Amino acid sequence: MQKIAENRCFGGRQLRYSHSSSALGCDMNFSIYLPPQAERGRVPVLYWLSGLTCTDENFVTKAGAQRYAAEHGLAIVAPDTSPRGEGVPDDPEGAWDFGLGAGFYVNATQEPWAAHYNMRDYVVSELFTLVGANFPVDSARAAISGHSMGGHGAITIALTASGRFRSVSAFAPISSPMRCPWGRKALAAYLGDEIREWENYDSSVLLGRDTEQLPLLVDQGDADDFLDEQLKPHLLQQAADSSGYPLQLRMQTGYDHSYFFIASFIGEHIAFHAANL
Ligand SMILES: N[C@@H](CCC(=O)N[C@@H](CSC=O)C(=O)NCC(=O)O)C(=O)O
Repeated sequence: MQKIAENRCFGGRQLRYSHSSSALGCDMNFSIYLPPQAERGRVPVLYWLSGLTCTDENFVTKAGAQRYAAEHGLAIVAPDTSPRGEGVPDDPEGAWDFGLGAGFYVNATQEPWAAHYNMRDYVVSELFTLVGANFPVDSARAAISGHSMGGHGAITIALTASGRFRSVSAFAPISSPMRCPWGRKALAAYLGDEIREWENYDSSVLLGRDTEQLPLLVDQGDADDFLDEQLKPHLLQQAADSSGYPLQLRMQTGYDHSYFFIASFIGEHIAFHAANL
């Protein structure tokens, strides 16, 4: 693991590292914010999963999360959104909603994706272990959050990685990838045609099951251009209603899909996680 950037921030440190990933078969970058409290002992940790087209840096530079992380004494880990580098395949047409920057937090089973596109294992196992072993974080007090594709990743991982995370939140998540164009394109290519495989990566299907009921907060802007075609938060609400899952879904008037929306509510999400950790 090699440090590639360090900046003082709200009394703590914003750090960036590069490392060789065995889960993804390539070198990866990730960012980690350590609050001032981490100078004196282990702190709880929030994993942030970004959306389509992002690297680890979008959240770090646009969300304004460090101020709140410092207040609550929370570390924040932000991985990249897909494997990258020489030999890593991309969308044949170079589209931004699949391939590089669009790993969808699944373990791909289909060629040519399976050798590299294992973002679920990367986040849940490899990165989680690496961070726990090398930074002053208490991995027994971990939470997960994300945006759009990353909101889908956060919810599906939290509900299936048993015991790893104590709370989960999302901004404008893709609520049911099986029922939207972004999701169907990615799941078909990464997982093949077997719909049962897709269900394990569908937040609304998982929420409708008899699953562990982790605290779950979702914010969705009602002026989001992707709301009706891609995000469909009503499917998440329907699933929660049918299974009795205590979902807190908040529609936010006038907010779009951008990081201006995330910056407006990230403080509340960090307070929510801090209260559950
Ligand atoms: N084509 C555009 C739009 C892509 C976009 O809106 N990406 C979002 C996530 S969408 C769902 O996963 C994003 O977070 N963009 C990065 C940002 O910093 O805003 C494009 O190429 O940007």
